Amino acid sequence: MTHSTLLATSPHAERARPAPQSIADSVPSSGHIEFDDISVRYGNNKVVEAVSLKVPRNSVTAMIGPSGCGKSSMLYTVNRLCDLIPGCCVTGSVAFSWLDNEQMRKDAILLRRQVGMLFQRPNPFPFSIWKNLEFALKQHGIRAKAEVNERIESALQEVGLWDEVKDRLSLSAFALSGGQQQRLCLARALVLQPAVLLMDEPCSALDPISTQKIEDLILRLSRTRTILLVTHSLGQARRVASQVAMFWKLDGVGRLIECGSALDLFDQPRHELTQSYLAYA
Ligand SMILES: Nc1ncnc2c1ncn2[C@@H]1O[C@H](COP(=O)(O)OP(=O)(O)OP(=O)(O)O)[C@@H](O)[C@H]1O
Repeated sequence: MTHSTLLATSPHAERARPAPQSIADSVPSSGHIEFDDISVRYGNNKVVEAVSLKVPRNSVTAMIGPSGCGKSSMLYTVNRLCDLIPGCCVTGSVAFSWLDNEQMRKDAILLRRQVGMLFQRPNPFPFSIWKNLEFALKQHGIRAKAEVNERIESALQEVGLWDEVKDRLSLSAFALSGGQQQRLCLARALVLQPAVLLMDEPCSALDPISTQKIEDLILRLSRTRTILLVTHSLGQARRVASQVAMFWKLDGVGRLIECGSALDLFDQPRHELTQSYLAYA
C-alpha cells in the first residue's frame, strides 16, 4: 500500500470539549454476513473452493487451519482487498444483511468504511499518532474539526491508548511500541465506526501482554461489531471466538471442512482432520 505524505503540523491543540462517548455507542447497526459459494483464484491457481459460511452478528468467528489453506484470501473477499491484487479472481458472493449489497458492490470505498481491517504486523502510516487517525477520516470525507477531534479521542480511548499518548499526539507513530502500534491501527479502523472488523493474525507479532490487550479488545468490540479473525493460535480461537471455521487444503485447494460453535468444535470435532489439527494444541 502506498501512503501519501502529510505535512507535520501540530494537529492537537488544547481545547475544552465534553468527554466523547465510547465509539461502541455510536456504531452503525450491523447484521450477519453470508459467504455463498466463494472461490478464489490467483491467475490459474485456485486457492479457495466453494466456501459457504454464515457469520453471526456481533460475535467473533475464528478461521483456523494450516498455512496456505486460504483463510486470508477469504478475508480479502469481505472488504474486496482481493480487487487490488493483480490476477486475483473471486466468484460467489459475500452479502451483508444490513446493507444495500448492490451499492456495496459498486462502491468499494463505502464498503471499506463499514469493514475495518487489522493486519498481522502493525502498519501505521509514517505520520504522527494523531494524523494516522485524521488521515483515515479525511480519506472518507470527514473533515469537520469538532467531529474529527471527537472521533479520534474516542477511538484512542476505545483501544486504551488515550492516556498513554494524549500528551504526545504529534509524535511519530513509529515511536510507539509494537503493541501500541497495533492498538493505534485498531483505533485507525475504529475511527470510521465500522460494523465489521477483519483481523488477520493480529497478535502474531506481539508479546503475551500486548496479545492479551488485543484479545480483551476483540471480546469487548464484538458486543457491537461482527468480527472475523484469522488465527494460528488455537488458544486464542478458544478464548475469543463463539464460532470457529476450520479450513483445510484438500486436493490442492482450500476448503471449509467444518464449522460450529467454539465449544462444539474444540470439544467434539466431527471431521478427522479437525481432530488431528487440534491435537497440536
Ligand atoms: N497475491 C497472491 N498471489 C498469488 N498467490 C497468492 C497470493 N496471496 C496468496 N496466494 C496463495 O494463495 C494460497 C492461500 O494463501 P492465503 O494467504 O490465503 O492462506 P492462509 O491460510 O491465510 O495462509 P497463512 O495461514 O500462511 O497466512 C497460498 O498458496 C498462497 O501462496
